[in-house]
Amino acid sequence: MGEFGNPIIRVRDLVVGFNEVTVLNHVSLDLFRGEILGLVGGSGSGKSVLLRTIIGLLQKRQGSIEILGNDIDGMSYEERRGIERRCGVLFQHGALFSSLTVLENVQFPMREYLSISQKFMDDVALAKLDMVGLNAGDAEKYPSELSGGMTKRAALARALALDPEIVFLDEPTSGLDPISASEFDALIRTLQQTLGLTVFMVTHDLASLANICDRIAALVNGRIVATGPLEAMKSSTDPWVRTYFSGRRAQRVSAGDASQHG
Ligand SMILES: Nc1ncnc2c1ncn2[C@@H]1O[C@H](COP(=O)(O)OP(=O)(O)OP(=O)(O)O)[C@@H](O)[C@H]1O
Repeated sequence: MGEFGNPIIRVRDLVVGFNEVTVLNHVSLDLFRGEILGLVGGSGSGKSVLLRTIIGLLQKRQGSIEILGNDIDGMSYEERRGIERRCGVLFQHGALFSSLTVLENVQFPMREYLSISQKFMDDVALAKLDMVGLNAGDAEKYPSELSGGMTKRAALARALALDPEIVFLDEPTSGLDPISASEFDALIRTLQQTLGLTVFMVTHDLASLANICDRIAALVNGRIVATGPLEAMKSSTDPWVRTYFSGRRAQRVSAGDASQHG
């Protein structure tokens, strides 16, 4: 799917670091419209740093990032806000505001970016919650009253609040049991297809990579060492990638053993 035309996100020669440490060392990567791209890599390899730099939360040292045809360096404040509105983010661990109800969490981006009535916001937020499988009763709950799966769903509803074109998901199935994780994967796939979303997903989850990702990118030692469909990963020349995708855990996932989820 989607490897045609201009990329919706274009990262070139990106260098990001903290003090003396270089985390991303000349990373180049494309995200094409309509695809689900899974970003994998060892713990601490810089996957979240890449995601956070693309969405503008971290500063880069070198390189360029284009989102929806706009170079982030040349953008005015208004242009940046315009781009932010077209992107939804699900942070690792859900990251809901604990003092707000689920409904208020989903309305948070609406309050920041839209001027619409409370009644309209209530209706839209409830519709978003319905899309992710949560009901009006769940909407009144606080994050501490939710299960792990419900937290992820609420966070996904918040990411969808502004009808984004691109959704960034940072380890969406981490911490979920295998059944909840596959249900969440199915939800992501359904929403991606029905809403025409483009999805950039950081994940360790081999089942998600196998079941819903159109393309995979592997980040090893600060560089993208492989990109392509799952099958191509298995025969990668990079030893980390080959081991990750053709080790015993990977083989059990491709044989359909759901217990290997996560
Ligand atoms: N704000 C920060 N300040 C300093 N170092 C940071 C900061 N954010 C991340 N790092 C460092 O950057 C490296 C990459 O972190 P990152 O969270 O991107 O890893 P990851 O690939 O997402 O790992 P995991 O799979 O375990 O979540 C780590 O060494 C981390 O300590």
